[in-house]
Amino acid sequence: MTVFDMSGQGRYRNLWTNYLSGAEAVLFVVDSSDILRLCVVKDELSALLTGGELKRCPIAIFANKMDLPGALPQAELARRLGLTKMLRTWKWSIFATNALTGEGLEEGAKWLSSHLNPNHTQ
Ligand SMILES: Nc1nc2c(ncn2[C@@H]2O[C@H](COP(=O)(O)OP(=O)(O)OP(=O)(O)O)[C@@H](O)[C@H]2O)c(=O)[nH]1
Repeated sequence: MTVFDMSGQGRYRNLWTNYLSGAEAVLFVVDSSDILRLCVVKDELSALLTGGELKRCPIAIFANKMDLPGALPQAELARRLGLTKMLRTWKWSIFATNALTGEGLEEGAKWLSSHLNPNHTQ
């Protein structure tokens, strides 16, 4: 598996499109404690899905920083981002994660790898 870690910083987001056409899966990491920026997250995810470069592939949303006070529970994060509607034609799932302790990461990674298209050849 080849993984590209794309920066979420605004000035680098335009680089995402260079990697989308060959992508077999997306792991989209959200800071679930940063409620003020959720509208930016929603817009960016929507643009990623509707830009035309990404083909249908599994999408795992990591509701990260679950350990921080005020972090939204994953169901609430999904609701605020409108994921059910936005991702209705995609295979997707959401996982509460803590990248510092590793909690939730394996579950999310396993889900993603088990939903990869088995017919893909590089
Ligand atoms: N408390 C907490 N802090 C986290 C967690 N995940 C990452 N961090 C911290 O958040 C900060 C940013 O982490 P990065 O891994 O640099 O974030 P990033 O999104 O990859 O950054 P860019 O690549 O610049 O977009 C660091 O200080 C991490 O230690 C988490 O689950 N909980």
